[in-house]
Amino acid sequence: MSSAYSVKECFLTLQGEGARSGRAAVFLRFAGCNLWSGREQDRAAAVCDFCDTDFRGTDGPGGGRFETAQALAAHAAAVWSVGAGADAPNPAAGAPAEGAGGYLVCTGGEPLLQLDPLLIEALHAQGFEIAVETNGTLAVPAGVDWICVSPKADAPLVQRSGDELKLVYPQAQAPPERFAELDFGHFYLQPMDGPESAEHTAAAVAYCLAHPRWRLSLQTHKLIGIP
Ligand SMILES: C[S@@+](CC[C@H](N)C(=O)[O-])C[C@H]1O[C@@H](n2cnc3c(N)ncnc32)[C@H](O)[C@@H]1O
Ligand SMILES: Nc1nc2[nH]cc(C(=O)O)c2c(=O)[nH]1
Ligand code: SF4
Ligand SMILES: [Mg+2]
Repeated sequence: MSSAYSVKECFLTLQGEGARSGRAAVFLRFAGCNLWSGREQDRAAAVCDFCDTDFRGTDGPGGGRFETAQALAAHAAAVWSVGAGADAPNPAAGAPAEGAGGYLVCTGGEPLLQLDPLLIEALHAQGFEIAVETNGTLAVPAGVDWICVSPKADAPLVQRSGDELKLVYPQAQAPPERFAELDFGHFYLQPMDGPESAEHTAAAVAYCLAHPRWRLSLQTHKLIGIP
């Protein structure tokens, strides 16, 4: 069976957000999203209008079009082994004993438009523990090891369970109370970046103080100037 994957970029960095922030990871950023075209002229009318990411095309560092799951998984393993791979495998970190033993975060764009069982199998065969960052409009396929859902106010929430729920805050039509009883291990508010990021951060701090179930997720990679 043939499949093809469009990847904007693929790079090694530290997870900057949420429960696993600070952890070395290969970021596999798929091209394309179902809630915004990625074109600035379409932003105002998009279902998701605050996106901080360029996910159009395949021209970023480590990006490209990959004809098979095996080719893409091998590419990601090479990205891991150039940097963090020096110490791998690392079973103590929860990675499988065989293969590269790396940690890989599928993001985008919306990664669930492309992440399929063939690719999950190929990434596991390379020894990766697989995380996903998703807007929650599509069900996460079986085999993903860490699920982070970031709901968007005007989009249906299909994936209602996972490891962490990371709500960009504030969104007028998506108060945290809408999500607090869903089946997640961690609940984070992430201040919406943009011209009013200072006000959004203050509001998120105030909400977390008043509702201790929620914790603050800062985009730490932006604070220290890494990708
Ligand atoms: C670019 S998205 C890609 C993955 C997926 N489409 C999603 O929305 O979860 C990665 C993460 O960045 C968050 N994000 C996007 N724009 C943001 C902004 N302006 N401020 C804070 N977080 C933002 C998303 O909510 C998501 O948690
Ligand atoms: N360092 C870093 N951490 C991240 N966590 C989630 C990100 C994303 O864009 O999905 C992201 C990102 O773009 N960079
Ligand atoms: S759903 Fe995710 S990738 Fe798509 S526009 Fe929103 S934040 Fe960006
Ligand atoms: Mg990002």
